[in-house]
Amino acid sequence: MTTTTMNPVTVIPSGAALGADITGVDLSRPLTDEQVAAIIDAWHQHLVLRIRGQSLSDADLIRFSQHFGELDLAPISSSGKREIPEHPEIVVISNVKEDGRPIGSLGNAEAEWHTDMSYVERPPKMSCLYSLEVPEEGGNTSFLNMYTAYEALPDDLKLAIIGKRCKHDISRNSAGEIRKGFEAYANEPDPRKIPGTYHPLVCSHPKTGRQCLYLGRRGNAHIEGLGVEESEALLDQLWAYAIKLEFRWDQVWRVGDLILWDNRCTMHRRDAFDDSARRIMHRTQVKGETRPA
Ligand SMILES: O=C(O)CCC(=O)C(=O)O
Ligand SMILES: [Fe+2]
Repeated sequence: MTTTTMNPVTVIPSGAALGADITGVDLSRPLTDEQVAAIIDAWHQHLVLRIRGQSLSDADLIRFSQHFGELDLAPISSSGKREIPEHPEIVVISNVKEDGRPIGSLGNAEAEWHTDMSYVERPPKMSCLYSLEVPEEGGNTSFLNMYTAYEALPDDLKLAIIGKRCKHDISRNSAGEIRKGFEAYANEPDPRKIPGTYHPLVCSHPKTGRQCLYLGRRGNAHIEGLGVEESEALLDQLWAYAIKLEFRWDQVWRVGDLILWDNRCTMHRRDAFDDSARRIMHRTQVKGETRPA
């Protein structure tokens, strides 16, 4: 792949199925309209962007994220509160505890493949994750290109899912923890009875027009209109295609990395890491639209 320079923003594709580095920008300062346009174009083309070596306050992170649209407020964490009351847009992802209480969510556990907040009617179109502290090992975040995952499906699988909707479970977060208020579903075996939101399994991207597979999350998913066994079998086949290495790019974090991803056409997961290490990330999310078939 070629490196393109759009003065003064440089886009360096990862060479994998998705992902590119952006260099030549300091996000603690206002960007020019040309820089913003170049970053948004690169984002549509590469789905996940990484901008390294940043030193950002929460206000800087919020200002940069707002170039992509209005921000969603952070979901209420498992503690039942927002972590940074003066910036309700910021989600803290961390294993660190202060006075015995977690300062953020997800702890040090693996986060399973998902897209953010797909359990709501209008999931965010973008998430932006900025690293303040990272462990020496582990805690890497991987991304999947769901356009290429869809395109690679055999025709019979494409036919089996066209026009169908799938439920995205709201009762658990991506680390598998039950969310506050959903404790009653902790042992419910029937995915049809667990609350969530139905979205089309094949969605078209509102900007690029390309079709992608929209799986969102595996836990308690259910394909509308199918029996549980039939739905599980079809989901297993779809997931087996989606998580192939050829559709994937891995981020190994450094302090000061900002990663932004298109939440409509990618999925991500995170490796576990040793809980004696500290990892602190601040995240914003940009309001999205209803997922169109
Ligand atoms: O901790 C990470 O690297 C990713 C966590 C996550 O799923 C997110 O921020 O949306
Ligand atoms: Fe996530």
